[in-house]
Amino acid sequence: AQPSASPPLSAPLRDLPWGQLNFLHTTDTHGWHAGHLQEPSFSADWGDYISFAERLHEKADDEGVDLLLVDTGDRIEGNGLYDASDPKGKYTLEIFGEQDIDVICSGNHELYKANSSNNEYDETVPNFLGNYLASNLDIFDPKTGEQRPLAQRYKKFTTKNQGIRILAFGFLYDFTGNANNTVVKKVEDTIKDKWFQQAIRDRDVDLFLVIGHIQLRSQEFARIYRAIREQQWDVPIQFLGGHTHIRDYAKYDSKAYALESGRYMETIGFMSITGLSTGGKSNEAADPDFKPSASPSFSRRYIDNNLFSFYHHTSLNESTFPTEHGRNVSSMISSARKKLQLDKTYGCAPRDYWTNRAPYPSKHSIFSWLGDEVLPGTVCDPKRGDKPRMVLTNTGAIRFDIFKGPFTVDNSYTVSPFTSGFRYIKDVPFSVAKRLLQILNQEVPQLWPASKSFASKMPAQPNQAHTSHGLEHVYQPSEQMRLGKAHTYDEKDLTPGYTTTDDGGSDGDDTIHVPITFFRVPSCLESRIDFPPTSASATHSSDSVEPVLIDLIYVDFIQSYVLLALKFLGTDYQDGDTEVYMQGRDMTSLIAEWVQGHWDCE
Ligand SMILES: Nc1ccn([C@@H]2O[C@H](COP(=O)(O)O)[C@@H](O)[C@H]2O)c(=O)n1
Ligand SMILES: [Zn+2]
Ligand SMILES: [Zn+2]
Repeated sequence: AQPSASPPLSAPLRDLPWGQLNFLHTTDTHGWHAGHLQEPSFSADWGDYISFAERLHEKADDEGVDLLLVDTGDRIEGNGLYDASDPKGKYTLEIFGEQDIDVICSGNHELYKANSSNNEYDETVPNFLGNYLASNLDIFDPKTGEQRPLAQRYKKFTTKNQGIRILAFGFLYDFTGNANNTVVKKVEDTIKDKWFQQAIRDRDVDLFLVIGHIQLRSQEFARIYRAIREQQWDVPIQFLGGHTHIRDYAKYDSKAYALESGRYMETIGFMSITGLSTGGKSNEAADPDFKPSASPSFSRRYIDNNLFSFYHHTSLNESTFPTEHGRNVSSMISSARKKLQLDKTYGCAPRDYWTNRAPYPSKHSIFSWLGDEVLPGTVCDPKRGDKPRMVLTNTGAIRFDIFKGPFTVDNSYTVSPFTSGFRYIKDVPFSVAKRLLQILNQEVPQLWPASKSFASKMPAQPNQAHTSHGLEHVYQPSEQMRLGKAHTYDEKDLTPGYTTTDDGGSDGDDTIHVPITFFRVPSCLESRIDFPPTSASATHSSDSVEPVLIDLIYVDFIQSYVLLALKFLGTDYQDGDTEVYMQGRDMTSLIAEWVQGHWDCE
């Protein structure tokens, strides 16, 4: 990280619970490899993570234990570092590839577009050859057109120091939104495949490692778990998952545990196991009394991604911590950011706007801002003029918060990276259109933003007032940190942050924080624009009369759901009734345009 993003916090930390076998886990990094420039808690970049992994490897080797790195996908889409380049990923593929990852798989985001799955096939898989696993994922080779596994289905290897024999798989959940150049085989079908059934019958295994872009409390992981347990009732299993963007740890049985490590480079997951058999390098030979424990112990830690945590866990400091490799990767990141002009400012936000830290609707809700200000101010296709119109968007299209202050090119992508355009159906009876939102919001989980699952883990507090969580405290490096002074633990000095409760209890986070309040948001929102006013003085859509017909506009990502809901309401609109609205525009560009026109920096 650049000096300005140096460790900001002096918070009490829980140590890493080292074991015989240890993991560092990343997931859903979504292009945030520069770290969070506006949040010191998460300000370490991918170069710092490389230094961290190298330092922990040194430590592991000194102790004679093993350390493995895992990434479970969704590495792309969500940050200017990936999305602002042409082609997308021009810099991040190489930056990401600098980390030495032992087991890696694909997420759904790598597959939405043919271009990005081809990047996986042509660059990321060869870069991590032997370590990239695609247990249920095929691709049509872009050169030959032949259907092939994206990468090998599984791998078996023996750890360097302890000689633990590991059989690893790499799955993706039953994703259906992929472009037509890839094939995702359902997990329930894949586990019936001969290769899988043979693999799980291998008796010379000390640990099954199942990584997946899959949430921990899912049917998919449950099926894989049961399939393995049907053959091997006793062999320890470690699951490492992702996709729901949360910190989570689940116990499947006394020898099978699962970890999920958050999102957006906020969290580096640490997992350890002790008491495994070591058939690959027999400890029994070295120590005739050695016995694997009847019940190995599993332990987890969620590391806040900042240098303060990294220094603590390596017992190093600003001068001794960085490795040359890590420093070089940090330089690659800052040079890419400069070339992409990610710090260019479109305007200055007058306050914070939250996805889940404020109720919707409210003054601080990013969704209220979008529906009440941005969409009415930008959604107008000259070919339809000022016809009354209704815009529908999924809230999942908005991925991150806006902080008070400069709003940059980078922020336009962190808020909404997707290139989904807008489509519309002309002249839809308003009597039908006005009922759509309620139907869409009832139960369409595919539309949920990942953060919805995140919020759903929190106690539901739909009516709770927006709690003050001392954000200035998070954003401003404390005086003590800038001066590098030691800090004594005192509850009133705790900063707001993740306070995770999982199957292991509530001691998983490395940094002890005061909790943040999260709120549920609906799946979709609507914005009504240019409705006929009731009187000349009316300025709000709530002061309008109902039009008979409207243009129904929506982000194309939700078209199938909108058509389904229209069918449910007794109409018969088909794909052919829809047309492009505002050719070439997407949410990213609308937001950038609106900010430029409305948010001055004094
Ligand atoms: N073009 C797109 C693609 C995705 N979304 C939203 O993202 C969600 C999936 O993201 P994960 O990181 O959780 O895999 C999806 O459910 C949509 O909410 C989108 O809006 N537009
Ligand atoms: Zn994700
Ligand atoms: Zn995902």
